[in-house]
Amino acid sequence: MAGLTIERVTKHFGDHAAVDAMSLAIEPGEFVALLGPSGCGKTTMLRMLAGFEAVSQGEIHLGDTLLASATQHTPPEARNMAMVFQSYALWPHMSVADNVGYPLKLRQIRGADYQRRVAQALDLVALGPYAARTPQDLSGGQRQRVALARCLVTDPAVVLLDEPLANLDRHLRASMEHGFADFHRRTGATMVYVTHDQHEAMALADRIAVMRAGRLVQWATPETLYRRPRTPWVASFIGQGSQLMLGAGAPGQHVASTTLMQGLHAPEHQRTHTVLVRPEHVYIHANAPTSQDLTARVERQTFRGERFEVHLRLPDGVALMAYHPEALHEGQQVGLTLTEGWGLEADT
Ligand SMILES: Nc1ncnc2c1ncn2[C@@H]1O[C@H](COP(=O)(O)OP(=O)(O)OP(=O)(O)O)[C@@H](O)[C@H]1O
Repeated sequence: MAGLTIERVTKHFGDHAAVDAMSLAIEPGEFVALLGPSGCGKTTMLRMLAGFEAVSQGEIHLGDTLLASATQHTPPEARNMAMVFQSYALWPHMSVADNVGYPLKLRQIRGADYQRRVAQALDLVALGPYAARTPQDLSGGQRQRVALARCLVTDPAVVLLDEPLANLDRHLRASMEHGFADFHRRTGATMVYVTHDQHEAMALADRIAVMRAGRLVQWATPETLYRRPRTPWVASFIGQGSQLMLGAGAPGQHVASTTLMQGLHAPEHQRTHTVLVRPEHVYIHANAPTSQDLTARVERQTFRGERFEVHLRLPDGVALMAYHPEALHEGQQVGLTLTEGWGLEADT
């Protein structure tokens, strides 16, 4: 196993920097997601790791080995990495076993060693009984597992995955998420996973690199991104919540309930601090609203099974989102307690 180091990597297409001075130190065996909206440079970064794109500036190392710099480019086949694509890229007329074994044939591995490694890779994705079928006779999820087995068979140090679940329906995506987590546990490979789906990234990754317009905006565990997002943009990209302008709250610090409540009542010109309040930190007093310092009107609510998602409006017009176990009435006045907040720094 080896870690990957990305040092101030930039990729220009003409005048446009698709990736701009990106740095990440990925630990050996870590499962990392590159997350961001369409066009933020995730795929370009992954393709530079794979060696399909040259870097314009910066360096990429695998362990102690320099793979890429402005003056050096190790070709993809010499990087000991494997890539899984959204489109699976399987050979339609070859059997599942032949698809999986193809990279071994390219490396002149034959005979008993070949058979053993194909069988092991198929077992790892629970497709042993499907070895003789062709990909056409498999479901989308099974095809993606064949693609995984094929990338494993060569024992790569790093597995790169480019939106591998994008073509699957929601139900299958959830079960494949378990499949990927299991696959990662069993192989211990370093994995870099590109997605624009925050739920997928949060469910799978040890750490997430959040990208925007070619730049890294935050590099942290899923829990840290949710609880301690750096900027308003990250806070709105990850999870739900409301961003309030308050007369209190320092960037990068928790804001206690009393400070929050006082900060909300500060004169408008003093309300210069952006504070994130997640819905689970908004407590609704449905029965005695007038005894509360803070009141709001219920604008609408959505039933989510285990709870209602409630959209509220404060007297000064600010929107706030909360969860509540029971149905409320639209237009109803409720009292609120904000139990905690998180101070954000300005977007860069
Ligand atoms: N070969 C290329 N030539 C010119 N511009 C490119 C090329 N590849 C990507 N780009 C541009 O670089 C930027 C980043 O593209 P990239 O595909 O890396 O984004 P992404 O975050 O993976 O997006 P998506 O989620 O839509 O795949 C985009 O503006 C894109 O148009």
